[in-house]
Amino acid sequence: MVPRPLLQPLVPRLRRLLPGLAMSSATGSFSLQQPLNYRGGARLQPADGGQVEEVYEPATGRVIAKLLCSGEKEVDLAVQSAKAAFKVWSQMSGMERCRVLLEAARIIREQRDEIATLETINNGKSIFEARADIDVSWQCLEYYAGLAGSLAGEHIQLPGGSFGYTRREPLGVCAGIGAWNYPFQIACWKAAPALACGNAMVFKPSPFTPISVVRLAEIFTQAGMPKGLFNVVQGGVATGQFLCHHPDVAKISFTGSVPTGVKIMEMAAKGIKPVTLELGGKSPLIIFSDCALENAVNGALMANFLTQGEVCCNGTRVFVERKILDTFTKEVVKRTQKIKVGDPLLEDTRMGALINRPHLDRVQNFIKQAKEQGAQVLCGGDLYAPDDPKLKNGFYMRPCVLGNCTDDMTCVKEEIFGPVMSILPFDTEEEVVERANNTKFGLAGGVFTRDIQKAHRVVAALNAGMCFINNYNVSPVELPFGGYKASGFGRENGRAAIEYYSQLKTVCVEMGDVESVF
Ligand SMILES: NC(=O)c1ccc[n+]([C@@H]2O[C@H](COP(=O)([O-])OP(=O)(O)OC[C@H]3O[C@@H](n4cnc5c(N)ncnc54)[C@H](O)[C@@H]3O)[C@@H](O)[C@H]2O)c1
Ligand SMILES: C[N+](C)(C)CCCC=O
Repeated sequence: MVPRPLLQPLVPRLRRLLPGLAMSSATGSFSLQQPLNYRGGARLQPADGGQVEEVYEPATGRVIAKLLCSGEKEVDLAVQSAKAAFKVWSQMSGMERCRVLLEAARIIREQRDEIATLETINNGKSIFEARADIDVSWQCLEYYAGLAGSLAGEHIQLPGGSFGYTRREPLGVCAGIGAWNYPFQIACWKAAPALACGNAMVFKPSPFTPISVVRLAEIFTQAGMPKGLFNVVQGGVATGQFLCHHPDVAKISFTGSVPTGVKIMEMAAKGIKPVTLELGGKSPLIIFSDCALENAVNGALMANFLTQGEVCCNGTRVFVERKILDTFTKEVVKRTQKIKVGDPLLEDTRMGALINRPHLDRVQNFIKQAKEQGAQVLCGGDLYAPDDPKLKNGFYMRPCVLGNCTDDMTCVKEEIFGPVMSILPFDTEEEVVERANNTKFGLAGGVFTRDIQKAHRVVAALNAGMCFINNYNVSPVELPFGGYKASGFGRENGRAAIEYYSQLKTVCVEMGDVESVF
């Protein structure tokens, strides 16, 4: 048994952070009674709604909190609270906003292990990965803090000494709606650029993972943001709809599935609201025979098995040049079988539990269907029961590699959102590019080759928003991230995101007399 040096010392610190939580040890003992709504700078119970959802610890299958869904009144109060704070925040200079964002980043860095522990308990991903997610989160705040002071328009000279200038202005109250796979990170990817630009935000996390984002809200207040600048409403479809339809919401930034993305866009259309849609994917990863094999194998594992495979940009269609198919497949299977599945709070675990029982069943069904359609399970794919009895009701499965796949199989066409890699042989560059693009999605893509010209030629030909050469699923916050086609539009991260959280005002200044045509 691996020791848990970090966990026991964390308990008192978690108690300090979340005074209402009852926590006597780590996995299997966390529970939360505190309110999960955050409005006007404080946790509180929603003013209306009150439908109750159970929140699970995926590692054990235990209920760890009861979620009270926010009704229309609570959503309105959160939006009004954000609107009031917007008046103050939007008038501050970029440098003033920068300092507050930097302070928030500092607090997150200081509390990294505690926040990562909360994320692991509620999401099921390994603590090793959760820490990396929290690092990406504070880096995102630092990055946009750095940009806040330099957000500016242009000066444009016109005839006769007249001129024009542009002002980059905030939009107002932005709604953020998140998925459950990266709860804290998704909230930071939305909040950091939005707040840097001078907006306020009302955020609704997934009802499966409502916990860590409330911690983010508390940190923002502690860092010096005006009370109400970042509010959290909780719930599922109905709460999300109240938020999207609210007339004082100026923009919707959504991360989730394609079907929900369609509904979000319909609601936004009714209010003529701009949207950012970060949706699903079925991305190709192309392995040429001239690759550095060990890197390519590492890349394929990174592309498929982070966060139990519940990653939007995963490269789940692994195209392998036929010449190295056997060698590559053998190595990938060997390495996949070595992935340690189990208690996500243990230091050496690399794959934890899937988000919930219905999702685990859904992934299992994809594997069953793949077998029926002729795919061969080369390893994993079965349910896994860790030895530790407290984990017996957790949502575990072994990571799966499917061979003998063809492009028409469901496992190759649909987003599984679980630890399932499909291997597909190919013969020529032209063929693989065409097959790689033959999908409704366009979130990401990757290529492994030592031929630099080929690498750039292939990524230029891929219809995908985020491409990787000789790596996969790294996420520097400086790089824009987002999809083509059904994977959505708008960008998160990088300078590009500023475009999606601000609007441009043009001012035309006459220095002479008005020459009227009348
Ligand atoms: N592109 C990205 O950056 C990215 C990142 C993470 C996840 N995803 C995608 O998210 C999906 C998995 O997440 P999920 O299961 O939480 O997705 P989902 O679409 O079921 O839910 C996403 C969010 O939308 C809310 N919601 C659901 N119906 C709504 C409605 N009618 N109106 C307003 N809000 C509504 C949910 O409560 C949740 O907060 C996958 O398809 C994955 O690829 C994309
Ligand atoms: C951090 N990753 C691995 C790039 C994932 C981004 C968010 C997608 O689900």
